Amino acid sequence: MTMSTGNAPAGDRTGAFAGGWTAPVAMPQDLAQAHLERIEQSHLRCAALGLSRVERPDYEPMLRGDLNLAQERNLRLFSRAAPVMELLLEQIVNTDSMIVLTDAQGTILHTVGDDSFMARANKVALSPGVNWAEQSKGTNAVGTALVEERPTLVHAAEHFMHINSFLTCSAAPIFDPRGNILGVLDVSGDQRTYHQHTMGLVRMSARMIENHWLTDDSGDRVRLHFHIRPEFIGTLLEGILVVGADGRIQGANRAALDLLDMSSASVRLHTLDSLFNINLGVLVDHLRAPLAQPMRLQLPNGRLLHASPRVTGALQRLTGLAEPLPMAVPPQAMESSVERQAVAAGLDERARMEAGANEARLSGLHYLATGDAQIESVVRKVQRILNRDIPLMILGETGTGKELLARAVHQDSHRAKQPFVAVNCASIPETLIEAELFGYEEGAFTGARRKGATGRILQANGGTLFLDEIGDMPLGLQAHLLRVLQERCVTPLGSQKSIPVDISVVSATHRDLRGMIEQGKFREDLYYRLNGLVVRLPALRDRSDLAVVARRILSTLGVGGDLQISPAVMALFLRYQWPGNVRQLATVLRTAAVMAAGEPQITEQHLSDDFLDDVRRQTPPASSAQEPSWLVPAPPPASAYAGSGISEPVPAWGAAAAPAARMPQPAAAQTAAEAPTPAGPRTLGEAEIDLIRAAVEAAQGNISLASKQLGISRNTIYRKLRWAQKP
Ligand SMILES: Nc1ncnc2c1ncn2[C@@H]1O[C@H](COP(=O)(O)OP(=O)(O)OP(=O)(O)O)[C@@H](O)[C@H]1O
Repeated sequence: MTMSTGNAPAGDRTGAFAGGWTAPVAMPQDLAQAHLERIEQSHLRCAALGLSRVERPDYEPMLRGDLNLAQERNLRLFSRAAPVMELLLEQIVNTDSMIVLTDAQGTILHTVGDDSFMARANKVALSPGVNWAEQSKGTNAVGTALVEERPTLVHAAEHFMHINSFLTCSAAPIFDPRGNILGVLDVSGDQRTYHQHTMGLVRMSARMIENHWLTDDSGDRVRLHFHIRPEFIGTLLEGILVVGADGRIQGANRAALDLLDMSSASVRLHTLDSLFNINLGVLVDHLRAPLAQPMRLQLPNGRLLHASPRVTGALQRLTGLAEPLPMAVPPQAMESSVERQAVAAGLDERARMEAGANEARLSGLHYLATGDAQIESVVRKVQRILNRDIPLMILGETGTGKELLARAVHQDSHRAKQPFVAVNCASIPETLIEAELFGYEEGAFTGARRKGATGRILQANGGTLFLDEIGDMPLGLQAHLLRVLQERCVTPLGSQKSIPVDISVVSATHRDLRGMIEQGKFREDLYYRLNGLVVRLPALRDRSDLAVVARRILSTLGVGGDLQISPAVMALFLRYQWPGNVRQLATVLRTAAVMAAGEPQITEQHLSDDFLDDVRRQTPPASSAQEPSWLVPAPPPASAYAGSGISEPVPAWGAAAAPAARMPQPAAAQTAAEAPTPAGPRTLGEAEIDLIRAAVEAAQGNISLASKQLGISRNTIYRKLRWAQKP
């Protein structure tokens, strides 16, 4: 049997098609023809299968246990789809319709929608556990979309089985990055409520699910988010390419295939190099640039694209580049800029919390005590106030580990099983910080999320609230915070009810709060509320345990326990001033570890040029004429590396090779105490330098021995000698 469509009027909006059905009246004419042809093809398939248009099909759902199994197998799909379905539901609420998610075989996994319509749909078994593949239910949006592998509308009498003709259904298949179908998303409703926008919503939602699928994969990958127009990056229209650690393209979303004009299979034959003439290093370098703008890439056909790279998995850990979480809601779908900012701020916070959870593994005060006397003193002080309800204030330059210390305090306290909530007062827009901290009631202000939100203070109930960058809290809010801390109660914005809270408060800042108080920028009363115990974390350049800290960091990077730091690099680290403190050290080590992959030790060639430039700027290389040879630091002896995991000195030690051989031989019995005193008046600092030089000479350039004799750290010796050289 054949059913001719040839002489049917293209897009006849009113009349019957040759097959006896009509296209929805609102469908644009040019689409109607192709649509009706596909419906006809489907009917032909169903007829060929011997399906009946009038008999009741098999409505038997699968057994509960089998459905559970199917849902479990598709858990990843479901967890990516569920929030999107909720969002979609908001758009179609009160339209006599429902949303259906099926697996790749067309078995319904999950439905949400209007109760009354779901009850009607139930009568034709549009419900979980029932299969809606074409061979089972005839022409229908889910089943036909699976066959056609494209978004499909099946409206009213277009359904093969008459019993389904009260439905209008718009379905879109959901693809994985390799182009395999994961399942189908469908909106089904009463055919009288057909709206041409429904299909657009379903397609957009399916793309959102695909993008979630693509972007939440935490393997060792780089993702390129791109578009021909930079302002489209971050929207649903962006292309996303997944690139493996070897530079091969592993997958792409549909927008990427459209933008590149390639099939899923052909894009996977490419590498970053063959597609854009770049390698992974270029992307990672780009990511490191502060406030990096999208980069410009050129396809072999000359087409220009703008791209933002992101890293995931071990690559993220190794490069230290944080992964911005995917937006759960496309920006254009949000109600207001306030809401957009709120969601963005919330996601930032989520990212921080996730990073924090990762760090919790390595925290606890014991983890911080790595041999530096100043740090150990901080740890001892903090241990004394554990569980004493005394607010802790941590001072220190950026990257010195203030948040790590706050987490360690939380972890060692009896609140450890309760939440640790970090709020960065500098990163939340001023307009949102009040709502973020205190929460708000339903409808508290225009643009507020409809259901209201729990503030960060209440989220920390029972646990610890870490107020980072407290010096950046707007003055107006300081009074509100003070009230909460005094009364131990929170009143969400727009609410009359105050809710008791039990929190331990740790605050941190790199600012001079006393100076801010004098300038009227920080409330004195709040300062005294927060500063039960004040501790200051030393800058890394003033710590004596750099080697141990470096080793610890290396051990957390997951690069295997064997990677060592060469003595030359270590000496360079010890001389450097580390303006970004431990955070900077961690970043430098992460990059170096990536570059040194497969090699036994990190050498200078594994350090980024940017860092080496910085080192050179700080410590210009001294010419041998200006600098006595013993000023070139000798590699510390093997014993100095004990426990630090740093490799022993190797003979080729850069510019400082064979320092002992170039050492002037000191008088046999000369000791530091007997060091010659230059003529003329000297400052205390000069005398100290002389003493250090003499001790180093006496130890024949062995800095470790000199440090023991003088009772100061090797770092201090390097630093002081270097300073002494400065004009
Ligand atoms: N002792 C340490 N051992 C290992 N890693 C550390 C140590 N101290 C800090 N870090 C790492 O350095 C980075 C910065 O630490 P943290 O965020 O705690 O610093 P901070 O002082 O709070 O910075 P900021 O003031 O910029 O917020 C983190 O990745 C942290 O894990």
